Amino acid sequence: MALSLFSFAAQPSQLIKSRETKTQSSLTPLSVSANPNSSPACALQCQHFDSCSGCTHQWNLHRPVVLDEVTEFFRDLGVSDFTFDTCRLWGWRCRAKLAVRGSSDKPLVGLYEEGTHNVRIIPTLMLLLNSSNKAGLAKLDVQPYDEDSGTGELRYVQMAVTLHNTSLLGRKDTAVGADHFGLEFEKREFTQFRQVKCLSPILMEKWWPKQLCPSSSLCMGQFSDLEWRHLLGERDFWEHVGGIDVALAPSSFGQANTRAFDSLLRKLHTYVPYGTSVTDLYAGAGVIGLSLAVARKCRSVKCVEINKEAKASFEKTISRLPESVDSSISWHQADTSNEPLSWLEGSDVVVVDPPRKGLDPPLLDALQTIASSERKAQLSESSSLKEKNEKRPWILRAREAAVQIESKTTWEKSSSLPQTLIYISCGWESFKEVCDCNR
Ligand SMILES: C[S@@+](CC[C@H](N)C(=O)[O-])C[C@H]1O[C@@H](n2cnc3c(N)ncnc32)[C@H](O)[C@@H]1O
Repeated sequence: MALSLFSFAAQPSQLIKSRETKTQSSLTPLSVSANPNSSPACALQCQHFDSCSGCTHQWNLHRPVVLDEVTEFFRDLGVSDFTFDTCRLWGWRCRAKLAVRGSSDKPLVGLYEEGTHNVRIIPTLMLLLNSSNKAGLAKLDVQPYDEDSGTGELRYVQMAVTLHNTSLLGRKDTAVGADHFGLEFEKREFTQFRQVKCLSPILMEKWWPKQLCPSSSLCMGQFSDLEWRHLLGERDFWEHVGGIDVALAPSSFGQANTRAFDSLLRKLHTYVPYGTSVTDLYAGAGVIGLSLAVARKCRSVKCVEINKEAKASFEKTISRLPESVDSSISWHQADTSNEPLSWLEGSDVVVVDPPRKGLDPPLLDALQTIASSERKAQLSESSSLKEKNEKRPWILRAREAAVQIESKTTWEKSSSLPQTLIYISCGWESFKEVCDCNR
């Protein structure tokens, strides 16, 4: 994840901050070579590195090779205070989606080999998911999916673990013992995560006795009808990031590096003025927008996400927001590339968190248009006309599927356009392209 912040009044050369928090780069593959000078503290030291396709580099995790390019890029843009933060170098993954192949008595669970659909098994996971284990897949009596014949049911399992036990039952106990449990948890996690890059909740429960570990865990399976169903662990699965409890369903997007995401959210808060209106595009279950609603007492927060499955998690999350929140909050199932200006109108700040491929071209166009100040008056005029007589079917559909919570205070409707863009990027190449086309 990289966080960048633009002011619409500014050219990209005045981009003020950028930050890289991802240690496992999603960018050009990093060359992996044995480096005898690399400090062991910055090396992965994973016994599965050679056979597993999950990690791309194992040395100098504190300084990925792409960092030099990134530093130079921002220097050329005139960014003088670029910072780089790795958070935890390994042992950060809290969520993993693994392919399931093979047969029910001999399932293969693991990651695809690069560029193929051959499953590269992760031995430690196999031990726990195979038929000899009581919690194994065989006990669940499901047939792994076979791509060639199109038979079988179970395509993927998704395993997730929370770093906070936020289930309402027993929550008080966790809070009372938080320091003690927290320390114990960190220590144990450090040792165990080094040995397996991808973790399983079953591993968690087996290795970390419940009384020492305040986390809860979940395993869901994706079946041939593409529905996610609960297999093992806690059904009601929560995390605590950016100052709020968030519900996490496997069918909607969830950040894999919980600590880095929390750190990013806390940084992001500082760029959003109190009481502003925020549009959160590519919002998933709305975690960014909702954490801003609480931390920055936003007047309004509008979340836009294409995946309808994220709605349930959004609704659960708002059920746990503090009662003091006085913000008009909404979640819309919509494609941001359809008339993106309609989502931007009335906001002071827009947050975008697109997939790796970057911003959809119509949204990029809209953001560029907003940046050209002479068009602003024209745009607000046309928007107020449309608002009176809205007929566009995708907007009407998105309104129907929306979740809307009104604020207790009645605010005057604003037709302002955003002054600030916060771009969270997991795709360095696409982010660079956006900056380049604005130079
Ligand atoms: C990197 S995730 C970010 C999710 C969320 N901001 C979070 O941190 O949990 C990108 C999200 O964009 C959504 N998405 C992809 N294309 C979209 C589009 N054209 N319109 C709206 N949402 C889209 C995906 O479904 C996914 O939930």
